[in-house]
This record gives sequence, structure tokens and C-alpha cells, in this order.
Amino acid sequence: MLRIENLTKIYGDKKAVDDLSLHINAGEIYGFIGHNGAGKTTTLKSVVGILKFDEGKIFVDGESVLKNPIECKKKIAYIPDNPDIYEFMTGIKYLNFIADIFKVDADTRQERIRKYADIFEITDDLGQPIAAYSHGMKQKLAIICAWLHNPKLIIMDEPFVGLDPKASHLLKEMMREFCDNGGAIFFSTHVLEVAEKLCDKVAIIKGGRLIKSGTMEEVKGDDSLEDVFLELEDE
Ligand SMILES: Nc1ncnc2c1ncn2[C@@H]1O[C@H](COP(=O)(O)OP(=O)(O)OP(=O)(O)O)[C@@H](O)[C@H]1O
Repeated sequence: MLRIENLTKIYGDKKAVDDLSLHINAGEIYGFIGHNGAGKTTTLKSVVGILKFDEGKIFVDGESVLKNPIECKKKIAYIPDNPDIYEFMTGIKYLNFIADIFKVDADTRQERIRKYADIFEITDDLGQPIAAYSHGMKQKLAIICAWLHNPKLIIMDEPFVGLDPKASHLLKEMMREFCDNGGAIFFSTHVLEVAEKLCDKVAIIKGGRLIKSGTMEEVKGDDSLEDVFLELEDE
């Protein structure tokens, strides 16, 4: 579903991502972990077409991000690390705006908005301007947007930050259900316990380079993911 081949991104004289290759299959929840400044956000933004990269190729469901950016964007939902959404809109206006962009028909959008707003308990807040939302409420809105157009691939940057325990639990359930139905998820996190419990596969990035990737068992063996991560960081 997502193939990254030899991705390199340079800022000035700094290689933020260095020759990174990854392959994520349909059905997989793939965790992306690394220290602050390791290159996770840069990689995710390259995949979703926000950042131009210097070398390499990225394919989403077989389509090249460089050659067919619109086709790729139709298949992707992206939740950035900071839910900077239009504060002057109400929640419902923003959801309809996103549904319009992705051409989600009226009945389908109504059904999905109702379902997920109820699940996250923000139905009564949808008439309020987003400026009045807490960080967690904005994050919930961004998550609902991601699930609105039935994407094939969901890219999330630190999706659990700002969510309360109940919302985190709901999101994990939604992620599993999405991938069990043939979707794929690639997300960054610093919460190693979440990655360990939730992910089918994981990739560890350090200084822009991929240092380990594979199934959870391949990466951590009998150790905890935290032990493996700290050991690799120290090397
Ligand atoms: N716009 C930019 N201009 C210059 N350097 C940048 C820019 N964005 C990121 N970098 C640098 O690229 C490197 C990778 O940053 P990136 O944001 O991808 O890391 P990250 O793994 O997402 O970190 P964090 O976990 O803190 O979010 C860092 O050294 C960062 O300082």
C-alpha cells in the first residue's frame, strides 16, 4: 500500500532523511519511532505530498507521489502532529468542507459524521467555532476527517498526543478495524507501549537513517520495545 524507496530529504546542509526505504502492506499498522529530530515528520510529510524530497521514490497503492499526486492524495488521509485547523469555522462546517474536497456524498458524510462524532462525544460541540475547542477536541475532529472519505492509507503524526485515555482507546480500536478491513496505517509515536501493543510492524529511525524494521517480534525478540529502542539509541 505504501512503498518508500531510498528517500532522502536535505534541509540546507542537513540530511534530515537519508536513503530510507520501507514497505507497508494492506492490513498493517506500522509504527514509526525515533528520537526528537530523527526525521519522522519529514518522512511523513514527504509521503503525503507536503514536502518536496531530494531523492527517492514514493508509491501509494501503486501510484507515484511525484507523478500522480492527486490520485495519491485521494487514497490518503493525513493527521499532522499539530491539529492546526481553520479556527474561524465551526466543527460541522470544517467536516463538510473536508467531505466536499473528497467528494463524499451527503448521506455517507452524514452517517460517518454522526457515527464518529458520537463515538468521540463531540456531537454537541460541532456547532461551536473551532477556536473554542481544546487541543484534544481539535485532534478528535482531525481524526473524524481522516475517516470521512474511506481512504486506503492513513498517515498520522503522533496521533495520541492530547487525547484522553478513552479517546486513545477508541482511536486504537478504529485503527485496528480500519486495517482489518484492508487499509494500512503508518504513524509516528514516542509512546513505545502503544507501539508495542498496537503495531504489526515497526521501524526505528535515527539521525535520518532507518536502523531497524520488521515485525514486532523481529525487532524486539523477547525484550521490550523500550529496551531495544534505548539500546539502539546508545549504539
Ligand atoms: N523546515 C526545516 N528546515 C530546516 N531543518 C528542518 C526543518 N524541518 C525539520 N528540520 C530538521 O530535520 C531533522 C528532522 O526533523 P523532523 O521534524 O522530521 O524530526 P522528528 O523525528 O519528526 O522529530 P520529533 O519527534 O521531535 O517530532 C531535524 O534535525 C530538524 O531540525
